[in-house]
Amino acid sequence: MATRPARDLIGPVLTARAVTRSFGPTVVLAGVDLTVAAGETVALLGGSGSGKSTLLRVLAGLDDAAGGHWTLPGAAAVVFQEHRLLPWKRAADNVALGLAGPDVGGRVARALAEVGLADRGRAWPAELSGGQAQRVAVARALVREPDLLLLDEPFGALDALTRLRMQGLLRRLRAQHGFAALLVTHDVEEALLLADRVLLLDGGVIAEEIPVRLGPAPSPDDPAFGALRRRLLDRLGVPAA
Ligand SMILES: Nc1ncnc2c1ncn2[C@@H]1O[C@H](COP(=O)(O)OP(=O)(O)OP(=O)(O)O)[C@@H](O)[C@H]1O
Repeated sequence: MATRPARDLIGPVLTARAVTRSFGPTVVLAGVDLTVAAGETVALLGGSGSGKSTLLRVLAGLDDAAGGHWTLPGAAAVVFQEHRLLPWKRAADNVALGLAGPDVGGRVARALAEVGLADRGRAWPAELSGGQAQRVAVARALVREPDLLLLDEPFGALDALTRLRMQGLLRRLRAQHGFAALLVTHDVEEALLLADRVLLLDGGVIAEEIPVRLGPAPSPDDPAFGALRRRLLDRLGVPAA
């Protein structure tokens, strides 16, 4: 069994300080500070073009032109809006990609079972629905036993019903595995359904931090949910209907 250092650490799974990123003269990140505690889900909300994906890419180590400091002491895995499966590899081989150590086959099978695809391991990506392909992408992240999941609009390309199912799946997996998550979204409801805290990215900085205290099973019908939704929509400049 692989050792799991970070989940036993008393401390954050992500710390970022003064993160900056510009594209030519355009400053997208102007000094972002954020912290994600072990087991915590933080939603990163912001308008289109506010720099959410840029920040996630920087934190995931996919952009080496950024400034500032950030540390991820444990294992991290990324799920993007597109599943990014290799079309020439079967589902199970996509999940196994880059894995080493004992019993890779067993670990892959367990991860696929956890996302509800126990019998689809031999399928090619082209044979999977959009929701199934995204489940494989979640299994590929899960099998790495992450302390932190970095999620960039992971359900943004799915239909509304599939999206709800995937949100439920993420909550279940989180409860079972205890990973922390940084969830990039522009969907206010998704942020409130999943997150312990919402960070609002605006003007290249975290302009506001909103704790979400809606209990273990938040419902859009709850007046407290409605009040937070309105506050966030106001903040994003969406007028009341
Ligand atoms: N490779 C790049 N080259 C030039 N500009 C870029 C590049 N990547 C991002 N940008 C710019 O940085 C800004 C932030 O983009 P980013 O994709 O991070 O925003 P976002 O908040 O994720 O938006 P959305 O919600 O629409 O996905 C945008 O103005 C975008 O045009």
